[in-house]
Amino acid sequence: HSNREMWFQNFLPPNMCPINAKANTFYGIMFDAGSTGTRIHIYTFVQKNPEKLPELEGEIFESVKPGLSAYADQPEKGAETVKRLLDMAIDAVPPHLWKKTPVVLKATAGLRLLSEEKAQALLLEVKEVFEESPFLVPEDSVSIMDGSYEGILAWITVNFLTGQLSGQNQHTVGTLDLGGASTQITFLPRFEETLKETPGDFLTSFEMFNSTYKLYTHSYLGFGLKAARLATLGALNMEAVDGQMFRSSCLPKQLEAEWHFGGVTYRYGGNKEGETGFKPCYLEVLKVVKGKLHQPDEIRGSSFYAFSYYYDRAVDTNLIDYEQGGVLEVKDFERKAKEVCDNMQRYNSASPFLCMDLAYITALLKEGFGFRDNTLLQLTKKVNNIETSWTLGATFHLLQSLGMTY
Ligand SMILES: Nc1ccn([C@@H]2O[C@H](COP(=O)(O)OP(=O)(O)O)[C@@H](O)[C@H]2O)c(=O)n1
Ligand SMILES: [Ca+2]
Repeated sequence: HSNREMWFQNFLPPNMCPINAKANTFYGIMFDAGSTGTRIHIYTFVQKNPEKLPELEGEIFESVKPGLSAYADQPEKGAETVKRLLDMAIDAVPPHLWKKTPVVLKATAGLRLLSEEKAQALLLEVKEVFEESPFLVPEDSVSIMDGSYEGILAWITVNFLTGQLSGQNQHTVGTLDLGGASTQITFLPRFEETLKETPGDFLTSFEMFNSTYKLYTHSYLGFGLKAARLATLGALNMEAVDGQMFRSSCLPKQLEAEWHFGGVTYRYGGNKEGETGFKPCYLEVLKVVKGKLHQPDEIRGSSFYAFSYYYDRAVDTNLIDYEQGGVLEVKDFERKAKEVCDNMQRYNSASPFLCMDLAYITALLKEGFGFRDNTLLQLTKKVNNIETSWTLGATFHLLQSLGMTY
């Protein structure tokens, strides 16, 4: 902000000058190109006091399905979905601020799983949409985000929104994000032991709000909920799946259906003759996670914030309220998994994958990360009406790098 504005503010208290208050508003646009959908986050900030950090005032959020990776062979059509979301920003941001409002898109696991060629073609088309818009297009405005940033930025968002990154006495909380194609775990280690026992590539130093945080973070590609379904069915990373039938004891016995993911069509069904139910299903999903993830001792007893598919499946099975969220223990997911898997006909109207999803979440938490049965999970979708997504952390980082603030 220029000296002129500061001079102006020093003379006129902002609450007596609404025009001035408006002049201190600015925006940031962040796209989340996830494996199952594309979302726009338009954040509004207000610089109330030139001496202090600007305040986050609100967020406009919209999403579309499917995600960009579903347009692997039609990159222009994929970019069209981004354009439609960007048109919302044209309405939301006052015209005189368009040129000063940065727009960025970061893609996650869906694009990481595509071939380099197809992913780049999609990103190029999106970049063109941005260039044709009236907004500020920074360098590297369209990219595939590194998995470690995905975890760190979500951690920043949650701890910022819960007030843990300001003032003394910071009690940060760890975060668990379960996407469609990848899953992230992030926390601030408290014990020297954890730092010693952790592989180097799980630790990242990150600077934000004038503090440096040495975080434990990892993104497991292929361990998102939908990728895990394919892994359980034995269909993940298969070169050709043409017409092949994939069966699982986690699915209703008589089921036979098709499923589209990442531009591929899969045929799947239940164990017509064989077993179904929690026991055989849990053994199936266990194979997907067992021995594949790093288990830091420190997390066993500490509570975590959990969102995305942890939240959605907890809502689907009435473990929490959609609006309120809630606190669960790891064993609540296991109890629900047993209930659903052993009564699949009763849950027929819900997704046929409900049993598999709950069994996988249980196995991921217990056998994957090594959480205890009574580890507490704070299920949260929004804090103060702002989405708990990595996009807010990414926007802070963006504004900081543009010298706009933070
Ligand atoms: N702003 C958002 C974005 C995604 N999600 C959830 O994230 C999950 C899908 O993950 P995703 O499409 O981002 O997949 P990844 O690319 O992260 O693997 C679903 O449970 C969505 O409801 C959310 O809760 N809020
Ligand atoms: Ca995601």
